[in-house]
Amino acid sequence: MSEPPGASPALVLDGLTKSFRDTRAVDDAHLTVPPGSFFGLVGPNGAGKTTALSMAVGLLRPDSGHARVFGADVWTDPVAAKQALGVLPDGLSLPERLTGRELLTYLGRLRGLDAATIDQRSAELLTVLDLDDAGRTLVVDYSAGMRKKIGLAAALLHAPSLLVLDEPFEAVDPVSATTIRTILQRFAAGGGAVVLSSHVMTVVEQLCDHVGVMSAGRVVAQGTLDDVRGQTTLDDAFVRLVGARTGGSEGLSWLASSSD
Ligand SMILES: Nc1ncnc2c1ncn2[C@@H]1O[C@H](COP(=O)(O)OP(=O)(O)OP(=O)(O)O)[C@@H](O)[C@H]1O
Repeated sequence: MSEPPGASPALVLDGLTKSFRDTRAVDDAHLTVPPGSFFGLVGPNGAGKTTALSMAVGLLRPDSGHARVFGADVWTDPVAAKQALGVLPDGLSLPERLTGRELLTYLGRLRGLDAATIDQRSAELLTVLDLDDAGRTLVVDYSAGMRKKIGLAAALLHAPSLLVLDEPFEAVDPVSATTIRTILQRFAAGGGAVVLSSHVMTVVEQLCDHVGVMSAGRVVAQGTLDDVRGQTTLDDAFVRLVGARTGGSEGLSWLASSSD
């Protein structure tokens, strides 16, 4: 790992706020991810998860508030923060005219890794993620799931201490999802902290030991999985915390097939 976690939390969001024109996407968000934890961030569509995670990793500047990675402020001490960080952002944009292997080599060089380390880690990551053939294919020709997997390989290459993954299982087939889970569990077992966002409560319940729930830009609950879900399932706790919306399906009578 690039930085010993020490006693500082892996990630702290301290009053993060971000507006897009009239939309307050993230509103005074406070969140603490303990070192060594596997943290699931959940919330309904538009709750502000992607915006919060983008600010947490230095991809989007907040209007106010701070984000700290193992005590290093992401905006005022970016080198220290980013050395410890591996990031799989939403809608990852990649250099399209490189092969998967070239991409990892390029990113490894940017991270200051030596050639032998890059070669060895790239080969292992491509094999484990079942991307051996894709390693010789241009990224422009990748499927959505392959892009997710090469993005994860890129996030892991420099052996970070904190992984921040936005929807890592989206568009990924079940076999690859199992592989990704195994990799993340191995990473966490080795002392790394993981923060991932997901809409799939069963995934979060199976993988995560800590959970944060966002609703309308705010963090409305956080803590251990057991604290947040109480005696219920995470699904039930989620609906209770963010408010059940029935959607008024009565209004869709025209969807009922009619034979007249
Ligand atoms: N670049 C942007 N410009 C304008 N509005 C934005 C932008 N990015 C996000 N928003 C708005 O901010 C709010 C939060 O969006 P965000 O993508 O962070 O939510 P989310 O919880 O990640 O949603 P989902 O689960 O659907 O991915 C939404 O109302 C969204 O429309």
